[in-house]
Amino acid sequence: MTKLSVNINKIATLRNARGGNVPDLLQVAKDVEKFGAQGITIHPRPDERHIRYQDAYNLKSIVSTEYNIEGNPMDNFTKMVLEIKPTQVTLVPDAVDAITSNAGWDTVKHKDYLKDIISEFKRNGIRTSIFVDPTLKMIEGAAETGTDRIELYTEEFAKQYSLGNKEAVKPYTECALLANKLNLGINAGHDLSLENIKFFKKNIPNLLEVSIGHALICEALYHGLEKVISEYLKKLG
Ligand SMILES: CC(=O)[C@@H](O)[C@H](O)COP(=O)(O)O
Ligand SMILES: NCC(=O)COP(=O)(O)O
Repeated sequence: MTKLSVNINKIATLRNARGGNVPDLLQVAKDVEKFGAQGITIHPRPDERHIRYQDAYNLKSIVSTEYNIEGNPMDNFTKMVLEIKPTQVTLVPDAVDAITSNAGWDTVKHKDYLKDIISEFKRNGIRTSIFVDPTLKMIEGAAETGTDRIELYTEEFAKQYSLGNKEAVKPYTECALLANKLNLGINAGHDLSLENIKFFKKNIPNLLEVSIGHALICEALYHGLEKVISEYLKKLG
């Protein structure tokens, strides 16, 4: 079974646009779980433009499924994760000013750094995952860091799939086969959507979890729009 972890960054983006508490991030997290999702993902960024560090702490007592916190393990991020002790931390090598995640780790170049930080999280009972591009060398390197899982960075697959290029899943399948051999658990994320998720899952042996945010929230808006507009029209009629 592949678990669905819903990334709620976009809910925080919307809330922050007006400065109040609408939509209520904690209530959304509860509802996402009530509707069947098996996890909540957040990816706080240094400028706190969507998820704030305080949200990460507040969610700790709210999330009753799997709590996944993603980010670059800079000092304040690491301190926060060690205090919260979520189910899983996903390490992403973001630049401070990145608009969104745009690359996986170079697990060869940063092996010693990753080894140290991963062992600290694991000593604290936190499952670890590292964000990687779909290349065999990076999967081999990941296995040497001691991480429990990898998260396959799926932006390129999603882009190519939307252009009709289904072959683009091949490197992901090959990496998944290698990860299975090396006893690495497999997560995946970035730009996965209702359009591409079924095909992706079918081609990834033992896909444990996907984290989906941007597309899922956009799809929820589109699917809800007709209903909400008709309710307004009834009240105005
Ligand atoms: C690692 C990853 O692909 C997602 O966490 C993504 O980076 C979400 O972050 P934003 O919501 O800031 O785009
Ligand atoms: N780890 C990926 C994630 O949390 C969501 O990415 P996206 O669906 O917002 O692109």
